[in-house]
Amino acid sequence: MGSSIVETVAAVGLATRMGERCKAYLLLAKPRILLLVALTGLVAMVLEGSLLGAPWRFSGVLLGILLAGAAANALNQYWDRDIDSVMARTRNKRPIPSGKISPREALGFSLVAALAAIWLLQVAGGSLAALLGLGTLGFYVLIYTLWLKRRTTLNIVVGGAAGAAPPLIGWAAGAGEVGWVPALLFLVIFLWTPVHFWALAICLKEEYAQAGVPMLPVVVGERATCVRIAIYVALLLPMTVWLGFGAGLGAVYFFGATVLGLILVAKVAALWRRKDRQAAWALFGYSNVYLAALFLLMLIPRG
Ligand code: HEM
Ligand SMILES: CC(C)=CCC/C(C)=C/CC/C(C)=C/COP(=O)(O)OP(=O)(O)O
Repeated sequence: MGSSIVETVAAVGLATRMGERCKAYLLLAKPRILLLVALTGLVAMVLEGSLLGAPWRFSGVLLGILLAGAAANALNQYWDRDIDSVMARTRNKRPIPSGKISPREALGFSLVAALAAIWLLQVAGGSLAALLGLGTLGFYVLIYTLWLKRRTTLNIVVGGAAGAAPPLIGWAAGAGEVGWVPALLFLVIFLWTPVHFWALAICLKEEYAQAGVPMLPVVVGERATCVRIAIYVALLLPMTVWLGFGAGLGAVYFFGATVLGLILVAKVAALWRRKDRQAAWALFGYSNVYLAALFLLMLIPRG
């Protein structure tokens, strides 16, 4: 009797520890970011259409994009573990600075995820999709994380290209080439990224300054950052209209994109007027809703 209680307690303890390890590896991948990243790749595959009749290939490409993003985020956290341990936002939440995962384990996870991703993209999506996935991974880690992030205020503008790449990968997996429609999907995300991140960077200005990261608000201040955000919104909204025509989307998309865009303008105007953290945080939060809703609208069949 006694030994079975001890065994049960030990088994529960082991299961708990394993659960905590799995959660730590999940956090290494930044899952909520990956969900939106994967949605953009999924929409590109649906718009392209070839893989709709091949569910296994469709799922393989989607999993490949998720794993590539997970590898990218894990490598980003591996290289950024020094600044992540300085910033309050990441010090206790991120698995490496909080000690839940060792840098060596994070590196191992990244390499396994990257190899699995490229293999899946090759088998399910073909060579161009695999090459684009590998290139995006390399660009995000080498160009953004290792080079630009700690050197220039243009870090996220250029680095944003990585986050905008999944639609290129999804489209290439079906079509075997990249055309105007995925290029427009790429540009919409590319122009959205500075709005998304600079709003957050206004909230985290002191933390980035303390970590020595030259994010735009740290170098030019909130007002000038707000002007740049407005410029990118002014470029983004016409791009969403151009995409609608380029992809042959229906009236529901145009109506929805207009409403979403007007709310975005209102959030930027509120930030310009109030110039406080609350308005910046509201704009950052809405930026994710905006992109998710915009891409979901693209899935609505043309009436
Ligand atoms: C260079 C480009 C980007 C930068 C610098 C950036 C930066 C960030 C940062 C710092 C956060 C807060 C994350 C945290 O505190 O753990 C965040 C959150 C988020 N990002 Fe981005 N991001 C970029 C591109 C993207 C892209 C391309 C997407 C999706 C298509 C995306 C989707 C999200 C989502 C959904 C969240 C909220 C996650 C949560 O609530 O935990 N981001 N981003
Ligand atoms: C297919 C493929 C490889 C896709 C990659 C897409 C991807 C992982 C985009 C994420 C962009 C992002 C959240 C950057 C934040 O890095 P950060 O270091 O500025 O954020 P942090 O300060 O929160 O660490």
